[in-house]
Amino acid sequence: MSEVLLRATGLRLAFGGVRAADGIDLDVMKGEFLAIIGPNGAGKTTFINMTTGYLKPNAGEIAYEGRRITGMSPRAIVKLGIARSFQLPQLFLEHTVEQNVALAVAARMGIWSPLAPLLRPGHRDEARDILERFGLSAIADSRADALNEGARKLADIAMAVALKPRLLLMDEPTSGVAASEKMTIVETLVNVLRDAKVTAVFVEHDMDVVERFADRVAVWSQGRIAALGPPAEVLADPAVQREVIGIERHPAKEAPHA
Ligand SMILES: Nc1ncnc2c1ncn2[C@@H]1O[C@H](COP(=O)(O)OP(=O)(O)OP(=O)(O)O)[C@@H](O)[C@H]1O
Repeated sequence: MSEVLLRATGLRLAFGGVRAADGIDLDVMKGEFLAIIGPNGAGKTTFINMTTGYLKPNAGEIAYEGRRITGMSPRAIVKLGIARSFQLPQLFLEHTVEQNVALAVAARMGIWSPLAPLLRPGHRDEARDILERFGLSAIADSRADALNEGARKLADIAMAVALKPRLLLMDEPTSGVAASEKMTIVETLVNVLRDAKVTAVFVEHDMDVVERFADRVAVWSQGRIAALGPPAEVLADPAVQREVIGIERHPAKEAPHA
């Protein structure tokens, strides 16, 4: 039977006159891969920021494993088992990939420092193991600033996985990744997360990725959830196709004039 891992109830957050969250109710079920889609400015990142402690909602509540986490600090939330990756990877660019992941391992153990010399051999061993799972062993010794976008995204997610989360929120894990490598990268990612029994919520603009990898998809629109369900159902909805998919599949096309 499905179990609720994260429950958001009545989340609201306004920036001046902009309602970035306008009554969000959402249950994330244990073990699922939930995609979030929606046009630019719909409030997708705001939801991730509220869930991970980077923003505090004006109203509403977020519960994780039945415990209220609204208003907790990002670090306290990580400790409870929620990690995130960013739209723009947050790697230490002057460090190697292995050092970056090892720093995340160290952070999990309570050492929060960007100083690689503080790392212990155990941190590095674990980092190497995680990189192997991500298929990144060959670039373990490369500096983060030398990576292409696909490798950078995976390395950023490898850092989040080093925190041993039970819930991982990913903001556009495939943005900027070359179309030719996208599916391979997501496949790797999904395999690692399923093996580690991590529940995932990911913001995604590529409907092929959503169709293939998401168990459910939530459609964000003006701070609200406009539709929620299995991808085959939701993506076939004419309103969703008109308002979201049309925009995202053909971003450069203008609407025809009446
Ligand atoms: N810290 C902030 N201060 C002011 N306005 C903000 C802030 N964060 C978000 N907003 C506004 O809230 C709205 C929702 O933004 P958000 O980044 O959550 O959208 P999004 O769906 O993630 O968009 P995108 O797909 O472009 O990343 C936007 O109008 C944005 O400009």
